[in-house]
Amino acid sequence: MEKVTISILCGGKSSRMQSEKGLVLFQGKPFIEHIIAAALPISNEIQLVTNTSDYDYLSYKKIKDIELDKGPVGGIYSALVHSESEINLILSCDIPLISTELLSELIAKHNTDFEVSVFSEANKIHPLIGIYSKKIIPILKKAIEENDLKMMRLLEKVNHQIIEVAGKRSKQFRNVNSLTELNELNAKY
Ligand SMILES: Nc1nc2c(ncn2[C@@H]2O[C@H](COP(=O)(O)OP(=O)(O)OP(=O)(O)O)[C@@H](O)[C@H]2O)c(=O)[nH]1
Ligand SMILES: [Mg+2]
Repeated sequence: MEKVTISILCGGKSSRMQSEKGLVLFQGKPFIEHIIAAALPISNEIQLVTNTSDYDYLSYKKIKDIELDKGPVGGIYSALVHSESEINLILSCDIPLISTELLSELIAKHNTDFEVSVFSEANKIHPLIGIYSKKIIPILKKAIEENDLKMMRLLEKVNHQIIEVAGKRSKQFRNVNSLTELNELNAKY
């Protein structure tokens, strides 16, 4: 299989969580470590896109945003510029239920006719569990220059496929933004 670089976006403001989102605990373990555990069987080429030293305790490569405060679009831009792989798995840092199985399925279903492949469930698109080609770097750069930073707008501009997942596996897409949501998650699992 072609080499895949996995980039985990850890660069937001965590304003709803009010503490570094990738480091809050699920089942006693930081979110970021759950995501790394799911990602590692796919590729050990892992880079964390972060602008702080909070993740320095992890031995994986860290890269910074090239343009600060540009949201996930800025994070993906930096991830792709720093990647040596054509195929890139981009993940947010707030999806602790994600599994290797689902990520492998995304990679298996990605087809190089597309520049981006993302999951959806019940017609809700999850752009931060996706495969992104290095080919879209100029589109990201332009979006940043124009401050056109919505992920859904980015998808409109690239040749993408949406892979629908149904049934109980879709719980893996659950993203946790606030302390209330975190407490709900820890109470449930
Ligand atoms: N590298 C990078 N990642 C980002 C940036 N903004 C958001 N992200 C990441 O994108 C993912 C989804 O973003 P949000 O859920 O909005 O996270 P957030 O912005 O930290 O949290 P809120 O302040 O509550 O919106 C998370 O993994 C964030 O870490 C950014 O400017 N740079
Ligand atoms: Mg945000």
